[in-house]
Amino acid sequence: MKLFSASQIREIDQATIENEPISSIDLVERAASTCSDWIIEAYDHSVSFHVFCGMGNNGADGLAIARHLALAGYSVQVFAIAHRSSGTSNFTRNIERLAEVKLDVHYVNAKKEMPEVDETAVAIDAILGIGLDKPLRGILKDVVQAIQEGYDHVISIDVPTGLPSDLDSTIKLSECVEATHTLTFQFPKLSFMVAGLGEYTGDVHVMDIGLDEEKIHDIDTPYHLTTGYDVVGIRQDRKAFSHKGDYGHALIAAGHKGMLGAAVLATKACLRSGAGLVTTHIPSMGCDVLQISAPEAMVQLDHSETSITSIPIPKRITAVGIGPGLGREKSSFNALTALLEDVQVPLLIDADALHLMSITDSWSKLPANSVLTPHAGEFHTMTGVEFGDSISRLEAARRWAKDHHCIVLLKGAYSAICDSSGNVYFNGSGHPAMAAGGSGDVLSGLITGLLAQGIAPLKAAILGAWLHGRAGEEVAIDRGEHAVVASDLIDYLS
Ligand SMILES: NC(=O)C1=CN([C@@H]2O[C@H](COP(=O)(O)OP(=O)(O)OC[C@H]3O[C@@H](n4cnc5c(N)ncnc54)[C@H](OP(=O)(O)O)[C@@H]3O)[C@@H](O)[C@H]2O)[C@H](O)CC1
Ligand SMILES: [K+]
Repeated sequence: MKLFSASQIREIDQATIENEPISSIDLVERAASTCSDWIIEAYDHSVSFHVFCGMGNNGADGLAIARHLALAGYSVQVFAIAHRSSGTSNFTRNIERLAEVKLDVHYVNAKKEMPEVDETAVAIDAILGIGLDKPLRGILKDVVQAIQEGYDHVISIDVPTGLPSDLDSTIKLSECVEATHTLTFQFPKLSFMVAGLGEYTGDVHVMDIGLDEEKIHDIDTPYHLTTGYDVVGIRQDRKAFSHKGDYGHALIAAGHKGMLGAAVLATKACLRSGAGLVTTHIPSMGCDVLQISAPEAMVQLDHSETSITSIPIPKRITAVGIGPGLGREKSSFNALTALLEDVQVPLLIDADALHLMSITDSWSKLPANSVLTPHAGEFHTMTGVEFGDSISRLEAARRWAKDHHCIVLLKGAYSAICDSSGNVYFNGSGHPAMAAGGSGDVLSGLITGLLAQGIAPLKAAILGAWLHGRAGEEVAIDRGEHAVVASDLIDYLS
């Protein structure tokens, strides 16, 4: 799914109006209908709706939704916030249409004019949408504060009021509605994808309002959200007459004394990826641990008992993953730099290997199209920058991927996969239950296994992140969100 900026959405809007054609007021009506249908489906008549409307088209949506809900027999009160001298024509027309359902509009000019709130009241936030272009102040700020203080349940239309739509750190967040649900038109907004901003949306529900498909196709954007449709076909179905040699041979280099579990997790995840064969290079002390934990894998023992000091790459290897539990010994760094010289197959670098590369600034040795899988802390070490917010961190990851001609999978919610052309693929699967030690080891083993099967690095990262997140969603349902451990993810990989 493509993701667009507010100005691009306006372009698509305009194309829809011209090409369908449909009048702007009817597009508002169509957008509002998708929301009222959703609300009617989700709430019974014991609820009373307090609809807060700005004076733009977001407000026009709110007025039309209020009308639809009144027609459906709900208790509705409408509050218009006078934040500008006049409303858009769609706003004004929808004010007039309230007469059809005998709804009055209460104009709110001061916080004290906000309504009394009882426990049946649900707020519908149709104050500002993609038109927000500055931090809230004055009456808008007061009203949003009052909504925050007064309502336990808020439905935001298109965008929570106060939240910028774009990845634009110049609009500093001041006051912002914290929605329970956000009913957003056609696409999630870019700001929904990053920590520090995405938290305000609550559950996001994408409302298809039939925008111009051709224009959506024609407008270029570097931002994408991976859905299940996007990963279909990345991994080919297995042929009847095939054998394990057809599915590659991954080498995992991982583990040191006290951190052998990371090697086990990465190995087992790699096996679950569908790779034909997996060999794990570990310190010799780990031999029994690995053979017992992952009998399907072969083991290549290091000369050292406790850490990795040299990593021979057997000829039959088709991809290498290095890093989980590697440790930060000088000897492991020497093994890593020697591997960078030798490796001729796709490479994934994770965890301590990222750290070692960073502290010795060995990035000039990075093979093109390598896949790096840092979390925010590791990315800080890679760049030496303490990022103040997720937007600047993401922009830095995009630059890093371009400058080093590699794939950077910046882990988080949502994980962002940056390619060397500046594109960003936000991963649409996942669950907070996955925030547990070892989850990253599973991801790096999984992606290494996909690389070993000949899947191109970008696609392997996208598919790996998707499968990893889907496993997390499924296991959270079965085990509950507090009891998930990284090993569970492996059992749920599909
Ligand atoms: N394709 C679609 O997604 C459709 C979306 N629709 C809805 O339309 C809104 C966008 O409507 P728009 O009128 O462009 O903008 P808003 O309603 O979000 O904002 C209204 C105006 O408010 C002013 N503004 C912006 N920021 C502030 C602020 N911090 N304080 C005060 N006022 C502010 C600004 O006007 P100014 O001239 O005052 O700058 C905004 O223009 C979209 O979100 C959807 O809800 C349509 O329903 C159909 C298709
Ligand atoms: K809104």
